[in-house]
Amino acid sequence: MDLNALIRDVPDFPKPGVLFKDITPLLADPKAFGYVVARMAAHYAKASLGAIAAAEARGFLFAAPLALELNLPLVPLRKPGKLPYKTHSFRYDLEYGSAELHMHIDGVAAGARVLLVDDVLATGGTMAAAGKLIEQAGGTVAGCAFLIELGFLGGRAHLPGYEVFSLLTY
Ligand SMILES: O=P(O)(O)OC[C@H]1O[C@H](OP(=O)(O)OP(=O)(O)O)[C@H](O)[C@@H]1O
Ligand SMILES: Nc1ncnc2[nH]cnc12
Repeated sequence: MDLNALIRDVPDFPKPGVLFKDITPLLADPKAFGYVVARMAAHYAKASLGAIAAAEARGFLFAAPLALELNLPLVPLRKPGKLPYKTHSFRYDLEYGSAELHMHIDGVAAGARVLLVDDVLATGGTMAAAGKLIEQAGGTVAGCAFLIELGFLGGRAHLPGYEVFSLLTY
């Protein structure tokens, strides 16, 4: 399956100097989308996971079908002002700005092994913040799964001690 052909490069989005990896062609191809979810599910099938967590918005696109495939609870990590109940929060930097992620305080059970899922690993700021949220709640990060890793941005270095799985590396 040639996933590369379904990732569109958009230069200078959302800021000059950023080469944006647009996944919408892949999302529009059900065979390719299903293949990505199946590859992630196969990688974590025996990982004894307790939940899957993902940051909005693009992380949800992969985490939701994966949670259904692996029959696991899905935990949304959201930007400020979106979750209605009490939250833990964490501020972080990303390739083109800064942001804050929130998780409901009862989102993850103490001791749960949580898989974090996202479309892109760039600087690693988003995933590192997601990991902190899981750990604040008493869970552990069992792995971090991505469709795309932008290796030249060194995001893995911000995820020390976490298992990192990516289907495509640039
Ligand atoms: O490794 P990082 O430098 O943190 O960058 C990766 C993050 O950036 C993108 O999300 P973005 O915050 O642009 O939000 P979106 O999913 O709502 O488009 C992407 O979906 C990842 O979550
Ligand atoms: N270059 C990039 N392309 C797509 N999503 C991103 N998130 C952070 N950096 C990105």
